[in-house]
Amino acid sequence: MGMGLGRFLSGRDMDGIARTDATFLKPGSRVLPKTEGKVSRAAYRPGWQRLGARLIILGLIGGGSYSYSQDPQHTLHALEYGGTGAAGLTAAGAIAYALWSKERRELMREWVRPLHLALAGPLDIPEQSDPRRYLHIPLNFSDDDAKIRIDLPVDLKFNESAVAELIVKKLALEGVSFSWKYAGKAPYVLIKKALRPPNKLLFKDPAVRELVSRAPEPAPLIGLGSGNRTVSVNLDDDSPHVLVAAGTGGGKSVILRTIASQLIRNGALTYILDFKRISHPWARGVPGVTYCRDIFEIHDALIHLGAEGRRRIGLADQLGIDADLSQVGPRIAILLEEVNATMKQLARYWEKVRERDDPKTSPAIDALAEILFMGRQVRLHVLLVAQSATARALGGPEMRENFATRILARYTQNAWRMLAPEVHPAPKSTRHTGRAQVVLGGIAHETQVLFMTHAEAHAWATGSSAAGPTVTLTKTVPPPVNTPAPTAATPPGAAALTAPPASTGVPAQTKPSSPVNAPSGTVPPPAAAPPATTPAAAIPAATTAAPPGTRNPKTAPASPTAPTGTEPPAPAEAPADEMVGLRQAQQKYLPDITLTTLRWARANDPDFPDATGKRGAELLYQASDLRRWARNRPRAGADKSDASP
Ligand SMILES: Nc1ncnc2c1ncn2[C@@H]1O[C@H](COP(=O)(O)OP(=O)(O)OP(=O)(O)O)[C@@H](O)[C@H]1O
Repeated sequence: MGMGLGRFLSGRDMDGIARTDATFLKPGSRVLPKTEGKVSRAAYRPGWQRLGARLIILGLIGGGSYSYSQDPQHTLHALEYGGTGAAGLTAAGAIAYALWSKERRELMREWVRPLHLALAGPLDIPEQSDPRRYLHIPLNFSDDDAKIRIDLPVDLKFNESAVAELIVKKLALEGVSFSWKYAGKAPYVLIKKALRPPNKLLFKDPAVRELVSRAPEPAPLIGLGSGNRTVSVNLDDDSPHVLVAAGTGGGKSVILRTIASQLIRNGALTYILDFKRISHPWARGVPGVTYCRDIFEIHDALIHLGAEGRRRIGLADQLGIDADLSQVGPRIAILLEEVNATMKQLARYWEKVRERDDPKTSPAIDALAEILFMGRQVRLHVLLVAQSATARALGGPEMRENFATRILARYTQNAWRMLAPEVHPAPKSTRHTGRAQVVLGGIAHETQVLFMTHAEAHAWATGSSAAGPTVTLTKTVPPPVNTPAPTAATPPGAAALTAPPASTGVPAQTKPSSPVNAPSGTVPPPAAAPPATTPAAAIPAATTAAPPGTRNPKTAPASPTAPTGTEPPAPAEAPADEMVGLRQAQQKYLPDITLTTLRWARANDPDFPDATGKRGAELLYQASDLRRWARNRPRAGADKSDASP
């Protein structure tokens, strides 16, 4: 009896067994040797806390019993209502706690417990010990300024380098330093990032621009890793295709424009397959870029590119293995935005247009698979974006294998396991803006991704950024006769046509006089060249497939204005070859756009179609071109924020 009272008052376990090294005043940090079975969390609490809890419970029971003896009816009522209220509150609290502690539970499951299991032996800590008692790992432990503390046994009987190696491996750390503090009765080790990537990497910094300009042609710079090591992907050596997977706002578009603008500057042709329509405003008016927004355009482009790939394979075969890769044709980058949604749309589109004898699978999806399997010799490079690149979205797990380079940001552990299973354990994702893991050859490199604004990417791609970082995306064609020059008052839509933030000292970016998709110097004069949106003219030698924009009744609907969910309603069909003046086009085909806006766009929008003829002093345009432009023109508010961080 006396012993029981002693245990009660000292806050020890009532069976008299000491399970942890907790004392009356100090909490426990580990389970005592030879302890058997599960150890409750209460066993780590200092004795005074346990005593306090016991006294409160006793008080409640005693108070309840006394009250019942005085007025049983009233006490039962109070218990009934109070109990219901308390149960409700407890349930709500439990739900809130479960949500709040979700990340913490993941931290325990994925990192803390595995590390504990690895360290228990080397540090001679019983496995039943609660790892939280000596592994102090913050939720954001992969952030640059995070500190990890691990309490060490006082006897210091462990192998320092073996313990350090286990910590680095189990927490997937890179470039960290260890500070061992052995003095006193509470030794510990502190782990911090020593070699970290730069906090940000902005193209406007002249040193960064210099770095970009020095990047070799096939290896655009992605960013800088720890210790300022350059991280780039060599499309000729490392991997011809790149997969970018990130949660929303994780920097997918920034990564693509950074890589693509460098490739374009070095002469690559680029197809942007963007079902979202507005992901890459920087590419408007960039020579060599074909921007496909409608699903039929994306469908045609993929089929065309598949055929081009086959042609190049044949050519490479004829040229032999020692041939210079560039002989097969210019490098072609294919930016495929939001693969999950695009694949679904392509399949649905094919379902609609295919005829009875056609294969069931979309030939565009087949063509993509084919391109992904083609080697680096054909110089077709898919830069593919996915929020969560499931194997199904990519057309099977084997498709994923074609991306030797994978860039992951704001990923979940599951996404990592799916996309980079060869790197284990997965480094913990950080919310640091612009920070990504670039997985190359089975190694993950933490990288601060190079940030280019839309205007900087545009200027770099067009080869004109030597003069400064910002440009205004306006074209400076003289207004035709009868057309009033654009006034200071900005017509509707004008805001979106100007790349923010426009600043001084930079020449206005002029629209090339040739069709936008053809590399400069290789294009016939506008009068002879149909202003279609294909760079086919720039791809050497004949291709067997119809280029995108050339409608094939078998593979696409007769009208290039097939309605999609995002299109404005079509007032009237424009025959492909009808030539109209602006006023007539506005009245007949584009009633939603004012004549002033059309004239303003003609003077300022680099994507406005070129005139294809003249009637007296009036410039004439192909009606179908104007309608295509109207569908794709930027609208105020459509652009994503582009401010330098
Ligand atoms: N490397 C970077 N450096 C600095 N800031 C960046 C970087 N990458 C992204 N950001 C910031 O994050 C924002 C979102 O980036 P981005 O639009 O590329 O993300 P996203 O993944 O394409 O978004 P969404 O899922 O909406 O398509 C950018 O506007 C920019 O402010």
